[in-house]
Amino acid sequence: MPIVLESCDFAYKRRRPVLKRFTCELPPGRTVFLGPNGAGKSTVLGLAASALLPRAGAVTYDGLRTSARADRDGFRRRVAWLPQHVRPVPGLTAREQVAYAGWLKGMPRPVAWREALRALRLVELADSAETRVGELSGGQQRRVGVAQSLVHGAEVLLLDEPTAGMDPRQRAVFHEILAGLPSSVHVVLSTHDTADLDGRYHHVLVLNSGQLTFRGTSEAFLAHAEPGTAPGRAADSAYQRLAEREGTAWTV
Ligand SMILES: Nc1ncnc2c1ncn2[C@@H]1O[C@H](COP(=O)(O)OP(=O)(O)OP(=O)(O)O)[C@@H](O)[C@H]1O
Repeated sequence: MPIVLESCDFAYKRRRPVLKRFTCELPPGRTVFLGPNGAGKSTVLGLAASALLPRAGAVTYDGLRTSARADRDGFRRRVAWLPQHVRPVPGLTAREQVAYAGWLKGMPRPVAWREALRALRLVELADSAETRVGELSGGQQRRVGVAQSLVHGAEVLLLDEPTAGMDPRQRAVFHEILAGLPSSVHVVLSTHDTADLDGRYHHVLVLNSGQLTFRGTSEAFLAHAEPGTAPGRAADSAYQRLAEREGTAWTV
């Protein structure tokens, strides 16, 4: 089931609005959320994660509404968010940091401790469970962040530019790990790099200046490439054309 943002208005403090009457579904399955710097991807994911609240409109998941205080804990247990920067908790090992995240979500300590190791196995970091997070590489720290999101059994993972700064090999490893997650875990991954788009992602959303300019399957996305573009360049070409397109006022 999708996370639905319906007619959302959002602005940071007294700044001009980033989103105006923004409507969008984050579909189940695996989704790449593309958009240039400043397009509003982090803002949309923050709203979808209940980390930000809309000034008007609603964000819902399975009947839970982020603006309803009573719904918020339940929402956050089911929808996990990996912000752009994963902060190592000083002195904590990977297992301790992941267990701590589980405990904060209400898991009893022994359960969080056990589930932390399971989550670290899922992201192929069990061997580094006893290493301090601050001593891990940037890519490994992001995997700790994914484990934190997975520890309490979330259904949806919202990953904000998790591959930023990764070299192609690290990026490939990261995508392999996501591909290996149970299919019951839905993933939305934001990026401004089409290198993140491969056959494992079912859906593509493109955002530009706070407006969705495309929403559809990966095949439909690639069909927007300039005719005659070499297959290896098709995603870039489609993205360039779609990112420049005027936003739509779709209601989805
Ligand atoms: N905390 C903040 N305070 C004020 N303005 C902000 C804040 N965060 C983002 N913005 C502004 O909101 C707009 C959308 O930013 P957002 O971070 O959502 O875009 P993005 O697509 O995620 O960009 P990037 O790819 O660079 O992370 C930008 O104009 C940005 O300057």
